[in-house]
Amino acid sequence: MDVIKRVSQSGAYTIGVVETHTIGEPTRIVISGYPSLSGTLLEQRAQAKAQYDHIRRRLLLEPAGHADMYGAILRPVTELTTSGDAHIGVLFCHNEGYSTMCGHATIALGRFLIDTWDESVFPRRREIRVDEDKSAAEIRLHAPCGLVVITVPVVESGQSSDPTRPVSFVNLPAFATGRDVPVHIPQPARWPRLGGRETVTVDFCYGGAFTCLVSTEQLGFGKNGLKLPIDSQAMNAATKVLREVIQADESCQQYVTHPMHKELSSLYTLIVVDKDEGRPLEKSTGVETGLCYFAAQQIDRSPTGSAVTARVAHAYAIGRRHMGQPWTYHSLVSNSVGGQGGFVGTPVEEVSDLYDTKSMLGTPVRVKVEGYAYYVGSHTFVAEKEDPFVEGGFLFDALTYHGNDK
Ligand SMILES: O=C(O)[C@H]1NCC[C@@H]1O
Repeated sequence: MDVIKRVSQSGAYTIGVVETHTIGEPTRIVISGYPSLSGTLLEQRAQAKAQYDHIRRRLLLEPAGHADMYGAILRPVTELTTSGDAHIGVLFCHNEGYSTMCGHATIALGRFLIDTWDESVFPRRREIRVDEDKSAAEIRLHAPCGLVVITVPVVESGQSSDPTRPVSFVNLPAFATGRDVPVHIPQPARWPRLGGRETVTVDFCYGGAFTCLVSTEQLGFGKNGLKLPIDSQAMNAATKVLREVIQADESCQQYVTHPMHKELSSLYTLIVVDKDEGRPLEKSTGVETGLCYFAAQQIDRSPTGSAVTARVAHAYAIGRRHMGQPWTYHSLVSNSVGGQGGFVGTPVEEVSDLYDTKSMLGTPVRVKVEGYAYYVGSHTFVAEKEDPFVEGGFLFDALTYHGNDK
């Protein structure tokens, strides 16, 4: 530690982080050293992108991180913290840029924001009240997509979080925008598993960020659902082409356009799913598995909280889910390496008066998502000016695989 202290005293920039994982998906929570940002949360996000992106690249990419690392930059002052609606704000970041919502990081932040008493990290920590009945505390988090309410189980009268019970959050109103939408694949030869097919049928939904759901069968991986082993190179190539086609195809934009906010209008995640539509609706609960690709083909180890929100809203909109009916979502990754319990997603309230619902199937709903997160450690990162990667790292995957299939 003495060495790192000396290096930082000699002018290297220094960033402090706490490391967590949520069912296997990491969150590098930035707690010190990030430059100050100003304006609304979305303006701060734009500033982080324009002026300080080297810090994201330095923290998340190699050699300090890796292609599947994820980050959360705490923002104590935002328009919602100033008005008192939120306790704290956050910017989420990944291997390509900055997202609008992240469920796995929200669950991890729930624990961390209860456990930290450092006012330079969380100035409003002392305002967090404990509901003695539920032995839980509520934190209002300002995410780029809006206000997310986190419920954190606590012990010692709220002094610290309880890792034996799940953290939950209730997301912004979520909705479905498309069911069985045919997407035209202009060069099917780039995607051998299609076997010459020119159309792939997908669903679209929103849970703080837009997600596209595609079945293994539509992707060309057979009718047996999502099971290991998979041909990961072929699945990576297929999902990459599909995401690029959707992003470029004018006719798909209506499915990823938010009714109120331009900044929230783009496709974020693509989830390879086992469809549940054949299952009986009256079942009290059920389980699904998915595999999430996002950003520069990053793979979420967790079941993806924003997409679980969106998937519940989609199931509700098409009449496959009742209000209050819990459903468990696993990630193919964490489920196969002993991840604990998946995320449980439950529609908890219809919201009909908030949005112009023309572009939606059915009624928007608020969804509760529950899951577990754990601490992994903490780091002090330094970047020396002599380091060739001082301005940010690299993605080895991008140099090898992603570069070659164009
Ligand atoms: O849980 C989530 O919502 C996210 N995990 C990584 C990608 C998404 O932001």
